[in-house]
Amino acid sequence: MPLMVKDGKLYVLFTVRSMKLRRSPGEVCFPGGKSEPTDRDEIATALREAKEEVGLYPEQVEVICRLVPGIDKVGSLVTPVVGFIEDTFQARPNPDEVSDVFLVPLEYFIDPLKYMTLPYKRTDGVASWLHSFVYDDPERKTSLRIWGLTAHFAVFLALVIFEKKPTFDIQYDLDNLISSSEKNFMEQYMSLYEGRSSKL
Ligand SMILES: CCCCCC(=O)SCCNC(=O)CCNC(=O)[C@H](O)C(C)(C)COP(=O)(O)OP(=O)(O)OC[C@H]1O[C@@H](n2cnc3c(N)ncnc32)[C@H](O)[C@@H]1OP(=O)(O)O
Repeated sequence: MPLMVKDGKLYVLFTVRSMKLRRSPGEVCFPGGKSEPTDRDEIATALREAKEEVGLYPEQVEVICRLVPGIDKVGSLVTPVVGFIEDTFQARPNPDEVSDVFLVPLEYFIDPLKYMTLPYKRTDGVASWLHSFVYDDPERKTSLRIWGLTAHFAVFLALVIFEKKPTFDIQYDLDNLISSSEKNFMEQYMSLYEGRSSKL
């Protein structure tokens, strides 16, 4: 999750996935991907993928932290890695994987203009819901839909940084943000694991 301070405001960088990709074509996500055996840890995976996808070199990133993992629609564990990048960074999207790169003010994930929730059946079968934001980019005159796992991580990072109550409902206890997000994650992880073992 690349963060940038531009004109005194905090922005987060997203990518639009290429239509050529088998998985989630055209959807908005963060630079990232599957770990390789040669990656030392999730930070190494994130840095390698950011270089491959948008031409961001590890020396251009100041890694800050990892966040609580999420589980995607096929049950894969996804660990967000947060890092600062310079405001001079010029993305060079790899067209095989990324069709566009754009910035959104992080505060948009606390106080959005266009927001809705979508019903969602989790991998473990539990009925749940997802955040869905539409961001109208004033400079480029385009609209982008940021939803699902990507929106989940953007909201969580905005809550950690701004410590403000958002204008929409969240599934966290704001007074115990980290522990409540860990609890949510563990419940989902256990439920998925138990679901799988029960089929044996
Ligand atoms: C809250 C839960 C909501 C769930 C629903 C949604 O979010 S849908 C909402 C909107 N969409 C999103 O938010 C996008 C979410 N997806 C992502 O952010 C990204 O897919 C990702 C960072 C998790 C992974 O990036 P990429 O798919 O570019 O990764 P990469 O090119 O390395 O993928 C190569 C192969 O490895 C798989 N792969 C990727 N990450 C993996 C992981 N953590 N564990 C296991 N497998 C993984 C890919 O599916 C792909 O399989 P194949 O070769 O078999 O294809």
